[in-house]
Amino acid sequence: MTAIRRAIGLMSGTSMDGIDIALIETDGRNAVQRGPSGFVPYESAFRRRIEAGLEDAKSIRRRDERPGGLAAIEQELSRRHGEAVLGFLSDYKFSADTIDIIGFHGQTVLHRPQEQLTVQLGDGRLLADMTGIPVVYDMRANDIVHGGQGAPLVPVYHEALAARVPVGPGRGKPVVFVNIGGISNVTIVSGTADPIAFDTGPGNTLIDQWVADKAGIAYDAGGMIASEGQVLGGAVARYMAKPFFALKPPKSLDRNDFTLDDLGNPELADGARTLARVTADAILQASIYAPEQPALWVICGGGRKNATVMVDLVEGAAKSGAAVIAAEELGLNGDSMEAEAWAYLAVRALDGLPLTFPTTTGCQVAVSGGVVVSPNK
Ligand SMILES: Nc1ncnc2c1ncn2[C@@H]1O[C@H](COP(=O)(O)OP(=O)(O)OP(=O)(O)O)[C@@H](O)[C@H]1O
Ligand SMILES: CC(=O)N[C@H]1[C@@H]2OC[C@@H](O2)[C@@H](O)[C@@H]1O[C@H](C)C(=O)O
Repeated sequence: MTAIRRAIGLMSGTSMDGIDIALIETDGRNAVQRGPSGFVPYESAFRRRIEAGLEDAKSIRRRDERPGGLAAIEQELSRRHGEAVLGFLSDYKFSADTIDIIGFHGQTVLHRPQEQLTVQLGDGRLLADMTGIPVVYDMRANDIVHGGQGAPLVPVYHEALAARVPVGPGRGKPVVFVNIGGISNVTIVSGTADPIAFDTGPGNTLIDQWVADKAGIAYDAGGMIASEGQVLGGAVARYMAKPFFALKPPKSLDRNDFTLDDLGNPELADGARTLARVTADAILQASIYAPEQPALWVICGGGRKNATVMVDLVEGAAKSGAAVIAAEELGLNGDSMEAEAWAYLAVRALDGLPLTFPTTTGCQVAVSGGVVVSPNK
C-alpha cells in the first residue's frame, strides 16, 4: 500500500486575482480525500504590479532571469503565499508538522513553449522557511526539458477525479473537465487511454480586460453585463479564425496571446456578450479532438460563475446531446480545483510519478518534475 500524504496546494493563476489554497490527503494515485480550501485576494495595486511585471518578463531569454521589478515581485509574491499558508493553518487548526508537503505553482509571467521557455515566479526556499513545511515548486520545467508544452498540468488530477462521475447514460463516453480561468483548458477523459489535454483559448482574461477598460471593474459578475448585450458575429468570426484554433494539440497559451484588438470598439454590453461567446465556442471546439463525442462537460474555474458563458456552453453542447454541469454538481469545488491539483502533483512529484504525458503536453515520454526544498530548521 502506498503512503497517504497530507498536502497543501497553492495556485496564483493567470487572472492574477489572488491565491487559491487547498488541502487534500492523497497517495498521488486514486485515493483523494478533499479537505478545506480558501482564497486570499490580491488588492488591485498588487495585481497591477504583477501586470507591469508581465511587460518586464517579455525580455526574459533564460528562465532564471528577473529583469525590472520581477525580483522584488517574486519575493513579495512568495511572502504572500507564506502568509496565506500560515493563515490557513491557523483557520483550520492544523499544525505545520502535520502537513507533509506544499505544492507551489507561483505566478506565470511568461509562457513561450515554442521557445522552450516558461517562467513562474516563486521562491520555494522562502516558502519552506516561512512555513516550516517542505515545498515542491517549479513543476512545469521538466516537462519543457522533455519536449512538452509545460502546460496544462492539472489533467492527471482531473483523471483521478473522473472516477467520481456517476454511472449514467453517457457512461463509456468521454467526460471533459474544463477550467475557465484567465485562459481555458480542457482534459478529455475517455477512461481507456491517457487523458487528452490542451489549452482551448481565452477564458476570462479578455472579458476582465474589456470591463476594466470600459467600466473600471474587475470582472463581469455573474455575466450580467454580457446578458444585456448582443453577440457580434463578425468579431466572433475574427477570433475563431486565429491560427491557434487550427493547431492540433498539444498546445498551450500565454496570457497575452489573445488581445482585445479583434473585438473592435462596440458598446460595453455587446463586447462582453461577444467575448462570452468566444470563450464558450473555443471550449466546445475541443470536442473535435475527442476520440468520440463527449457526453458530459464539467466546468471548473472562476468563469463558471459567468452565467452568460454557461448558457452558451449548455446550448452549444446540447447540439451534440451532451450535458454541461458545474463541478459542484459532482460534489467537487470548481474554485479550489487547481490548488487541489497542485497538492496532488506535489505528492506525485515526491514519489517520482509522472506529472505529464505525451497526450497532455506533448512531452516525449511521461515525466515527473518539480524541485523539492526542505525548510531550514
Ligand atoms: N462571480 C463571478 N462572476 C463572473 N466571473 C467571475 C466571478 N468570480 C470570478 N470570476 C472570473 O473568474 C476569474 C478567476 O478565475 P480563476 O481563479 O479560476 O482563474 P485563474 O486560476 O487565475 O486562471 P488560470 O486558470 O488561467 O490560471 C476572474 O478573473 C473573473 O473573471
Ligand atoms: C503556463 C501556465 O501557467 N499556464 C496555465 C494557464 O492557466 C490555464 C491554462 O493556462 C493552463 O495551461 C495553465 O494552468 C493550469 C492550472 C494547468 O497547468 O493545468
